Amino acid sequence: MEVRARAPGKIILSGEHAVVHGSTAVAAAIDLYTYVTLGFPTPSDNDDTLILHLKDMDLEFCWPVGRIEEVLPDLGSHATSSPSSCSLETIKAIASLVEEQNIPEAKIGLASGVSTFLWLYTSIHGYKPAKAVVTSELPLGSGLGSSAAFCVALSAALLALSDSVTLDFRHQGWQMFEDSELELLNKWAFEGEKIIHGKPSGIDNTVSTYGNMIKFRSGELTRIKTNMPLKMLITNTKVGRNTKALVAGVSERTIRHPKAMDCVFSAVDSISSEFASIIQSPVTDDLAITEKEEKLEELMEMNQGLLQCMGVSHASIETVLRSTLKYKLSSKLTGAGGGGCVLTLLPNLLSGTVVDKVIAELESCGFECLIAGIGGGGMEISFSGSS
Ligand SMILES: Nc1ncnc2c1ncn2[C@@H]1O[C@H](COP(=O)(O)OP(=O)(O)OP(=O)(O)O)[C@@H](O)[C@H]1O
Ligand SMILES: C[C@@](O)(CCO)CC(=O)[O-]
Ligand SMILES: [Mg+2]
Repeated sequence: MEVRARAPGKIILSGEHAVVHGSTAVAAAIDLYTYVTLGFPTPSDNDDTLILHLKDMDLEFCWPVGRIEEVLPDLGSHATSSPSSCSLETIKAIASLVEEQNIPEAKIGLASGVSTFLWLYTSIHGYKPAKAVVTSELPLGSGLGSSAAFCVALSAALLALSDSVTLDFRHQGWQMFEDSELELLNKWAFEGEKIIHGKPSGIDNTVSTYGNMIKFRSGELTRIKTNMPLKMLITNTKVGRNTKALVAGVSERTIRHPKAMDCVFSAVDSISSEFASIIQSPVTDDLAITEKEEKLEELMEMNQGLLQCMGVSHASIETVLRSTLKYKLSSKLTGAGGGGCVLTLLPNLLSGTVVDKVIAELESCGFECLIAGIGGGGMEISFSGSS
């Protein structure tokens, strides 16, 4: 039997980075997914390897399970369903297993994802042979939560083939976990994110697990529902960056200027709370929607200004801001910044011609634009008979 899990990426509408320091943030799932297929070989396959195939990257990694046991003698012998953190010592041992695979230098950023795979797999299934195949519709390292979608889809596939969740194997098509299982999955995914991010707030794995739209503060999620149409243009500047380094940079700035940064985080907290209450409050007509959109645009501009204060904007992001402002449209970076993706609010009554013009201008700068569906479902799995 084989399981396929999919987990969505996300956009952060308000509050990235500040959320790591206890402020409120608002995020929504998008309809772009990471897929993980997992299967165990049958005894007649006589296979004793653990394989990770990153299909889009055309990379396959393979470890004899005996080698994993040799390097990680404790981790897999206590294979468990209760999530715990990966110690520094274990991270180092895993890094040596990853190094043996000689990842090409140009793709070395994948090393943390591969380490996360080895850790999650061995923690949950021990030294059992298996094959995992990963594909993703998300651009990696661009602010759309690829790391979280990877951790969520992977943890889901691992748990689905463990004893800790009860599922209907005969069910055709996608199915969801129960609430307590989602909670367990989210905890594992968070531990995985820690290996990739260093100090994640947990917002990305949480929105990928539960889907829809969430308000998130200090590890607590509130599911929210928008009462107005919300259309965002996503512009990928294609400037590569890494969330771990950007999050660490903000923490260092906070150590240098604690009082000032505290004010910045508290302003972001107010912006996110206001953003959430505007989208949740009922609307009666187009005029009311326009009024709300104007407020949201102002909040996005304020949030972007504060992200600049945190040091996570980038020349490419500023170019997107300037280009969209020419059309009186407001934008902010989304995710960790430093390049990556930018959100632009597309008002309800904005003409298609203007949207086309903005996109053409942004694409002439070498950026990539997309309009993703916002607020869709979270993680789902499906079973198929044989591998
Ligand atoms: N499909 C995947 N396969 C393997 N590794 C992945 C995959 N998706 C993400 N990763 C890992 O996550 C890293 C990117 O994570 P990072 O947090 O820096 O960016 P992001 O999650 O796309 O953006 P943000 O955190 O700002 O939303 C990759 O370099 C890789 O190590
Ligand atoms: C930058 C950050 O706030 C969001 C990344 O999508 C990091 C986090 O919350 O873990
Ligand atoms: Mg990430």
